[in-house]
Amino acid sequence: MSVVARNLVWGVRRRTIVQDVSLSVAEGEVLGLIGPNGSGKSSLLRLLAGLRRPALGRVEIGGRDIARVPRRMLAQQVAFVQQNAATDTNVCVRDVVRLGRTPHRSALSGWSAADEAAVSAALARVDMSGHQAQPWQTLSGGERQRVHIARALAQTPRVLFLDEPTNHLDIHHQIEILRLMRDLDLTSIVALHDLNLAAMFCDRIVVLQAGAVVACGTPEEVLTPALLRAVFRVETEVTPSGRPGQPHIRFTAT
Ligand SMILES: Nc1ncnc2c1ncn2[C@@H]1O[C@H](COP(=O)(O)OP(=O)(O)OP(=O)(O)O)[C@@H](O)[C@H]1O
Repeated sequence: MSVVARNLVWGVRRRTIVQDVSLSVAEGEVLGLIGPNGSGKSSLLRLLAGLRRPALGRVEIGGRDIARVPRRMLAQQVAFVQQNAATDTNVCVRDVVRLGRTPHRSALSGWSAADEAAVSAALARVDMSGHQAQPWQTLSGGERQRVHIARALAQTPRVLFLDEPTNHLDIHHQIEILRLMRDLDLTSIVALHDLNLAAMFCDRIVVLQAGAVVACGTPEEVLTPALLRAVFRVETEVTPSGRPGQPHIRFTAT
């Protein structure tokens, strides 16, 4: 499903946090959101996923204005992996992933074999099947992150929003999770801090600064030394990585 944002504005009290953001993501595309701390990535993701209402503007998913889509229907189509999401209850890993099936169940339908199969498949995709009986509280930070991603996958969404999904993950699992995201047949919008991972796994990148879009394009178009200096205040050398369209960024003098 495509995602289109038209002139989104959102703020708190007198402060505007998301400033007139328009973007569009094609079906099956992976869009990266990058920008300094506090530039509005999480806020924008929440607006796009329908977790917050914009003050102005609108979001269309699959061509429909999400403000007019019933919450339950939206939850069947859209999954959100939050930054540092917590699960407080004393449950096992498999039960956490089962929560992903909630939007697909009605008061009348029981737990089905298809629900159970979606949970098993999601656990396997994040390499956590071996931990399914383990109490959630005893997982490491990286394992928790992978379980939250499994819960989103168990939801079998058409659009996946991920807020810094590689937080807490070792480099092997960072690459595994982003490769999985890229290879899923889904539209994905992902906030990332690691610019080289964004270059490797995103079809296009949007750069946010102070809540506004300052660049949008392929990694090659966007990740230039001039832009990185202006937005992140770092000096870089950007060279071809050997993979077409994926530049490699090396940070130079500090
Ligand atoms: N509910 C809120 N009330 C007040 N300020 C908020 C609220 N939500 C976000 N902000 C502020 O808006 C700005 C953008 O926050 P946001 O979390 O969207 O940025 P971010 O780009 O995701 O940051 P980071 O890279 O640090 O995670 C920050 O200055 C934050 O303090």
